[in-house]
Amino acid sequence: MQFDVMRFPSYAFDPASGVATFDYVLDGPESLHFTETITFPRPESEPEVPAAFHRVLELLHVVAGVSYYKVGAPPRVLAPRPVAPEVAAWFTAIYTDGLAEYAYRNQLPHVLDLAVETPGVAPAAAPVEVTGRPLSAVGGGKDSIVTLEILRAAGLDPVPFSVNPNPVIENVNAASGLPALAARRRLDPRLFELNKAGALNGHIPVTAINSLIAIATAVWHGLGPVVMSNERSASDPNLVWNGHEVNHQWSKGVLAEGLLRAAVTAHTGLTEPYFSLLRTLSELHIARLFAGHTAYDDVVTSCNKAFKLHDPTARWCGDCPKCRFVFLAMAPHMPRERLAHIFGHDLFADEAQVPGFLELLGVDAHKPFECVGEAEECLVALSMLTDDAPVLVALRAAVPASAWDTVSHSDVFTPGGPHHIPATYQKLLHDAL
Ligand SMILES: CC(=O)N[C@H]1[C@@H](OP(=O)(O)OP(=O)(O)OC[C@H]2O[C@@H](n3ccc(=O)[nH]c3=O)[C@H](O)[C@@H]2O)O[C@H](CO)[C@@H](O)[C@@H]1O[C@H](C)C(=O)N[C@@H](C)C(=O)N[C@@H](CCC(=O)O)C(=O)O
Ligand SMILES: Nc1ncnc2c1ncn2[C@@H]1O[C@H](COP(=O)(O)OP(=O)(O)OP(=O)(O)O)[C@@H](O)[C@H]1O
Repeated sequence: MQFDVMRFPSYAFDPASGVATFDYVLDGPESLHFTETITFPRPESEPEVPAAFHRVLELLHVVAGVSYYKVGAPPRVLAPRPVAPEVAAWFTAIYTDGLAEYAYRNQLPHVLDLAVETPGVAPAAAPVEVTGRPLSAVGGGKDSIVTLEILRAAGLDPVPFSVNPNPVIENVNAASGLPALAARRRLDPRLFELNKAGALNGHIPVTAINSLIAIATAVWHGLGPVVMSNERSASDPNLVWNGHEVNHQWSKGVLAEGLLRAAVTAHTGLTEPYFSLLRTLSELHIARLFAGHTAYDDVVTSCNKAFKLHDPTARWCGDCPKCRFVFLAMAPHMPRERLAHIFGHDLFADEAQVPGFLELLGVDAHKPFECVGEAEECLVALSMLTDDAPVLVALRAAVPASAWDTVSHSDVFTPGGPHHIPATYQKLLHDAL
């Protein structure tokens, strides 16, 4: 299928039902129309819909378009309305850096050189102060649990929030005992038909979409800021291709966070609407903090396979990069029996896991296209484990002597690096460490 351009004809919102619809067209010799539907939770008191809510939907309209853009990868994307320069720059980053893994896997270098076009420049919006209880995005894994518990311990009464919560997320929310909000997102079913028929497909920057849905929900409910749980290593690329960094987790990275914040503030006026509380921490550090909360052991799940199966009992598959990484990251901070209970398997007892662990340790190939931490974190975790489980023995033998040098200079337990955490929240984080 060949397309010249992507357009964004219209969007609509019905406050009575909370339903927003977003229309997309891929145009050229052929033409395809799509509609995405997002249902927002309605506030009990039914206040008037704030102007900033509509402004967030205007941003969401363009950003959620990546799911449909990837069907044809046209050379032009025409955004629907004039926007401030910060917004235009962010749209371009979403369609290029956010789709870099898709471009690399499908060998579409032109995607990385795209510039989203806008029909003019708009002035920045007047400031709107963000006050209220934090809305804390929950993905069912260890990271968002750590954030929720830091906010709760500080007496901020956080509101858990998820997009399309599956049984894992619902069980984590139940374990927290906090009443949660949820939004529903429905991709156009036509997309799946096209995928079955062999259309171009690939990874999209899903965190940017979930983040905007969270910000819109917070605005409508008089809540805010939106607090994410994206860690330091999310900013590291998997590889460099044609001079461009390819990062599976791009929209979780600190650069993407800064671009999103600048765009949202310019377009809506919302000040400090969004940040990641865990940005300065390594995954290994977050795993140590998680170990202090046993109430989630029967529900916490970071394995992405559990998010595909729609099976309420699905948790850790026990055989993917994410399972291996989280197992290794948690291992130094808790007894092996507790770890095996959380995962339902002892991965260190199964020698078939050795090649997968070596990949994580940077001994083989590039970082997997998955949400996993740095090779250095894995080496530090391995150096902290002293027992003779079969996998650990094999890994120690395979890691080159030079790699241990990295461990001795490692700062994985020292918070650091760029972040956007407001001063009041920095203090909470500091107190929690
Ligand atoms: C659960 C998962 O890992 N999904 C990835 C997988 O898709 P799959 O076909 O196995 O299952 P579904 O997620 O149900 O998707 C069905 C189709 O729909 C398309 N699609 C999905 C969501 C969306 O917003 N737009 C879409 O067009 C999708 O392409 C499928 O055809 O493989 C896909 C292709 O590589 C991935 O794109 C799917 O990833 C999901 C979007 C997803 O939610 N993944 C997160 C677990 C994830 O990878 N998170 C990253 C953050 C990445 C970021 O920059 O935000 C992380 O936590 O590091
Ligand atoms: N369905 C969702 N709805 C809303 N926010 C989500 C959803 N899934 C993930 N997130 C948020 O997106 C960010 C990245 O998700 P990620 O899966 O890395 O985190 P996690 O589930 O908390 O931890 P882990 O890394 O252990 O899986 C986190 O801030 C998480 O809270």
